[in-house]
Amino acid sequence: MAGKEAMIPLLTPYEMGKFNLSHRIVLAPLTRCRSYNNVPQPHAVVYYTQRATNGGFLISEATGVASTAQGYPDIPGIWTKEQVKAWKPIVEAVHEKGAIFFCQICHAGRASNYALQPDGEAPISCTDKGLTPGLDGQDWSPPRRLRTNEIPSIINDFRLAACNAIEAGFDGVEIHGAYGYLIEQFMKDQVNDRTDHYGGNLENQCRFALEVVEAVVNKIGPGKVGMRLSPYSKGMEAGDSNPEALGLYMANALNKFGIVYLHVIQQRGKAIKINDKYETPYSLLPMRKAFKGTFIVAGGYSREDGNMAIAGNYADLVAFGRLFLANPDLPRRFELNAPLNRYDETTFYLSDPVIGYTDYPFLEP
Ligand SMILES: Cc1cc2nc3c(=O)[nH]c(=O)nc-3n(C[C@H](O)[C@H](O)[C@H](O)COP(=O)(O)O)c2cc1C
Repeated sequence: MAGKEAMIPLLTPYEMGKFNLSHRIVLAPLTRCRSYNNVPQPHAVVYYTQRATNGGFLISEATGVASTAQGYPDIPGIWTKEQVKAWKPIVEAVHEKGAIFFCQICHAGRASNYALQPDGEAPISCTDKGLTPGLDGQDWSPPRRLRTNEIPSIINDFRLAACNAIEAGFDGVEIHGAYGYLIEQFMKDQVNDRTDHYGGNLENQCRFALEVVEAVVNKIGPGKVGMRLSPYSKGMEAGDSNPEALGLYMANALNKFGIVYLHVIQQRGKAIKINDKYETPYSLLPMRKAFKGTFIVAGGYSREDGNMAIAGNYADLVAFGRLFLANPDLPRRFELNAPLNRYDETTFYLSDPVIGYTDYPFLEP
């Protein structure tokens, strides 16, 4: 990395809990749909080690916590021994390069269909309202509303998945509470229509998310747990009438568990510096100020606004999705201010083991 005087803010070191990071450029979780039959494949070693740097922080693609968790085909899982065994060499290879690796644990909830569910059953959710058929070009099936007494077993799925992730060698887990998947289905009032103590008001809507966090923290310890949220996202028909209040409530509530980081998706555009202040139509500043641990932002960031976010203390770390996907050597390119490969959306989520994720060129040495 560059000498101190030339160091851009994104390339400065940072201590995230007990992890010494050498820079602030995080690999965002990126689904690849190439873990056939939900088992991580050896070619994942190539993808993750391409993006691993000494002291860098990587978050895995969304990984299913149970056989009911899949929303896309060939998403990796972490609920069977076979999956844990398959993850081990991938995690080991990332560690050999000196990077820190968290597993993003996920349940898709209603963002699924019969074909992806065990025995072709209905996907589960907080509601029985389905996604609009054909939304995002997918074939969604109407969900089945979880009974109150079934909820502890889903929380247990997250707990076991976290335990398995640690057994596979991951440094921690990121609980996926974003983008309209199960946890967010509970949190958002556009989706949650429950009348038990998991719905009806903000506190009740956030109960499931916080019970998952509590269960995972109790199992593997707060220093190994992060959470991803997207209060402003309206994707998967999961909007909320008061995202500011939701985000702030969660940031404050998460402090009670002492989790190591909160990772929040910036909706539509990034923080822009105006008169020495960071402003955005959907500012994350109140959440950033409320949360006591490491704060990660993501969503549309470039080198320039990532640097501004760090320099202005808007965030501690910045996660890059599409840019890191298309530029396996993103930290080096940022260091040199080198041109970037353009990502090719037509190759996202393809089942091929190589095309679209591990075939982007590196800079010449
Ligand atoms: C191909 C692709 C797959 C994604 N998969 C996931 C995922 O598994 N989990 C998740 O939380 N977000 C996922 N995202 C969202 C990214 O992590 C990120 O938040 C989003 O792309 C915005 O950041 P960017 O502008 O830097 O790409 C995905 C995005 C893309 C483009």
